[in-house]
Amino acid sequence: RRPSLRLHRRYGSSAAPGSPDALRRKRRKAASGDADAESSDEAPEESSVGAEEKIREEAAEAPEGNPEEKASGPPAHALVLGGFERRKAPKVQPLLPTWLAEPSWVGKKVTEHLVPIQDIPEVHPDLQRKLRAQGISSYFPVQAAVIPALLESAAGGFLVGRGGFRPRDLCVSAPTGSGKTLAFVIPVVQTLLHRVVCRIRALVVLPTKELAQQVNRVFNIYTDATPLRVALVTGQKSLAKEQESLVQKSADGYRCLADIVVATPGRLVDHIDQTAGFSLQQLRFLVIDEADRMVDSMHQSWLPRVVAAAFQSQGPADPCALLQRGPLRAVTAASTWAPQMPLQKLLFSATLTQNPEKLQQLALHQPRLFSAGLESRGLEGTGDDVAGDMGGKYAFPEGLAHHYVPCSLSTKPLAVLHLVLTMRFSRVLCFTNSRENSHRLFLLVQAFGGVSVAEFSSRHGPGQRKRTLKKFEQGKIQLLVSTDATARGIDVQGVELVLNYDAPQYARTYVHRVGRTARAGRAGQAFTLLLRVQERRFLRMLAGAGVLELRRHEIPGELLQPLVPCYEMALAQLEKTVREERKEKAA
Ligand SMILES: Nc1ncnc2c1ncn2[C@@H]1O[C@H](COP(=O)(O)OP(=O)(O)OP(=O)(O)O)[C@@H](O)[C@H]1O
Repeated sequence: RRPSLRLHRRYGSSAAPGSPDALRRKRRKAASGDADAESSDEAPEESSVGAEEKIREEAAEAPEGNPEEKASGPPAHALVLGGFERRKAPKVQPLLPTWLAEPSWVGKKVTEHLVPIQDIPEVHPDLQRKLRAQGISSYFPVQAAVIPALLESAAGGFLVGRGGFRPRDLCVSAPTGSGKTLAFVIPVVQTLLHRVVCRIRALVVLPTKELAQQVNRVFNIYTDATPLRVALVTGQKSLAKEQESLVQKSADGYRCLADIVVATPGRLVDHIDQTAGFSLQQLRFLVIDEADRMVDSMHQSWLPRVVAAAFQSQGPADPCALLQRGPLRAVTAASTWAPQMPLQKLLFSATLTQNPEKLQQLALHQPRLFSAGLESRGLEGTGDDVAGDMGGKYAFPEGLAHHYVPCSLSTKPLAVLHLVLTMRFSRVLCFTNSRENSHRLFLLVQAFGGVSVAEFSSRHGPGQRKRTLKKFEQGKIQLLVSTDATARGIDVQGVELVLNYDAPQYARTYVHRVGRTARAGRAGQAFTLLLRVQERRFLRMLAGAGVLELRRHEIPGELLQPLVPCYEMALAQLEKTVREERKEKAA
């Protein structure tokens, strides 16, 4: 109302508002289109608001019999321009499908809400024994929720869904190190335990070779002493060698050699294309681990290839064939009369996307979400992350302490050396944003001496990377400098400190990097080195991600000073090494 009041006042200086004199003058000005008639020191929008109101008043005051007068006023519902002053826009709340908005909540604290193994009697006694042999006496909350749900969906055996219906697909979002791997390994192994013919019935897809090896190891533990066979297809071995572990040529065609296949997407597609006898037609479980990352790699179109291979019909449909698989159709009374072998998708991640558009690419069937940790905070958020991803809110392991260290470019390597040498962490995983940065930091620390250091990046082949990880696990390497290749899923016992030498760009990356420590209820520290210009954005990003306590850890210059002479020598050595490497490369 303020602008119009001001206008009234100005008009009032020569004639009383609403007086016939004033009205006449106003009409004259409007007719001549005299823009200057409005005072130049008024904001245009303010003037227009005042004028608008004035004209409306005039229209109201005009004698009824004069249609021209009436027509000059805008209709009551006309859009009145103005009020452009800065105002905080109301936050747009995500409107999610019910299954995403109302998940089954799972406790996020792995030290609480433990469920003793004997309290879930549905799990096969042999598997219970194996769990105990692995030192596991209770299920973590996510396992206690997901294992019974999965076993129930396969209660009628793996060949047909309950009541002939397709089982619901499952999505699981739980913090890093909360035991998601066993949440799918146990029910998959148990469901397939009594299979008669060997066919590929479970396919687990993971983003990296190292992660696939790790999951393969877990499957091997729980399928040991069962007829089930597990094959790993990641490209670590030659295609021919992998083919030998998948199929065998026999007199009447091909014999399948694996019940469970653990794969990376690229190599999986290679086998779909090139391995004769590689059939996914009996696939019952499709497990997508690190699902948000795998959704991002959908441009490789590996999922449509898998689904096409799973629903490929062999020749004309045989009406007598039991449980044959046809193309996916809407569920209708007619479509359910002939039961189909179901294909159930299981998605797992610590940062599962809540972006319905991304999830739609997975064509989930009546999905059900198990989620940990967001219950009390709601879904709103302001992460700088990919829009829509969990609203920027993530659950972190309870034993994880977050710190940041203000640094300058020149003191960053010194800060690393200080943290590793002075604070004496025995196993440190240090992340950089590129393989060049990883390599240089590795060379620098190596030249400095006093720390057993190694690097992990795509500079090295899979064999070398495997050896490095093994040494790190065995405690032979104190500092592992790595790119984000080890940020996801890698489970190395006893990592005490995660060090972000380069600050991660996304909250999601931060969640996975720092999740390499404080696993399975243990304690861990995360330190991020920050330049002054990065501080504001980083702090905002972490607040949006749900980090409740982020401590500032100053390293006083006096503590770094004793390292400087040796550091300068190491820098000179680094320069020399880099020059030699360049020469070698050029040669
Ligand atoms: N019930 C349990 N009791 C004790 N330890 C467990 C239990 N379940 C899993 N673990 C251990 O916890 C560690 C983390 O498990 P896992 O790798 O499955 O975590 P995750 O949730 O998949 O983590 P990420 O999101 O980082 O991949 C592993 O070393 C595993 O052996």
